Amino acid sequence: MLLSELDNLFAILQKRRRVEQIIRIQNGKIFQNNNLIIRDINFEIKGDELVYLIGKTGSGKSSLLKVLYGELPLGEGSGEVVGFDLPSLKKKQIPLLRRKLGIVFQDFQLLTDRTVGENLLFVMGATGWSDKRLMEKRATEVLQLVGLETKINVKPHALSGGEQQRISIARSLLNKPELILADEPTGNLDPETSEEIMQLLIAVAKEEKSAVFMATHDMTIVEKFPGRVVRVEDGQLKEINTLNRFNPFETFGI
Ligand SMILES: Nc1ncnc2c1ncn2[C@@H]1O[C@H](COP(=O)(O)OP(=O)(O)OP(=O)(O)O)[C@@H](O)[C@H]1O
Repeated sequence: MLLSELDNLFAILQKRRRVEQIIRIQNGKIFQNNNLIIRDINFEIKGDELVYLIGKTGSGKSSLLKVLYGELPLGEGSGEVVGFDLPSLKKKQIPLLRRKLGIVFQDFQLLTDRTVGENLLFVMGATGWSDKRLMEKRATEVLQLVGLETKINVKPHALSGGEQQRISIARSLLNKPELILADEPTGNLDPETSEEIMQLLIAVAKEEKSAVFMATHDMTIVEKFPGRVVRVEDGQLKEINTLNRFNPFETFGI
């Protein structure tokens, strides 16, 4: 092979590698109210990974997720999320960033005065959708993905916690996100429902080709649905190598 061909091949491989990296942070620091919460953040997530973020309460897991969805600035260092440069992220770019992300919270954060369908249409309206017919089609599709299409006209209070979380997963999928950020998504659920929600999250992420970065305290879930694990410990982000790193999508055959 000629040297120029090798150069070309190398350039193609480099480009592919960049495309695959959905999160990349180098020498990052995160502050809350001028207090340094996490330092030395050096990590990457690729487009097909399930990565858990663990750490003691108050260690900074939510703060890191907030940086990734543009709620909190990256204090120092360089970083990119789904193609957006974090240090130079402008306020007006945040809705564009969020259009490429799905976000799932512990407390579901559904609008209580609207039906499930209205909740979904509201988010679509706020993220740039305008064609009513396409909006309704996508709302139905995501409800089918989570198996709750019959609940479209129901208000959240008439749903169980597990069902509400399924709706919030459906909501996170509306814009076909490259990355789902989940902050303790099973934190308000009993163990059995937590497992169902994890099965669902992994299955829909595979179906929609989304990576998942999920903060959790629940080590039972981490062991049962193995993925990569990073831990916030002593103000630093550390990769844990002792847990299994095989692909949960393959392991569970879903
Ligand atoms: N809005 C805020 N203003 C000031 N300090 C904050 C703010 N939010 C969080 N903090 C502080 O930042 C630190 C990290 O909080 P964070 O919520 O990121 O931790 P966490 O690991 O997600 O905790 P938990 O597991 O309890 O949810 C804590 O000391 C917290 O008190």
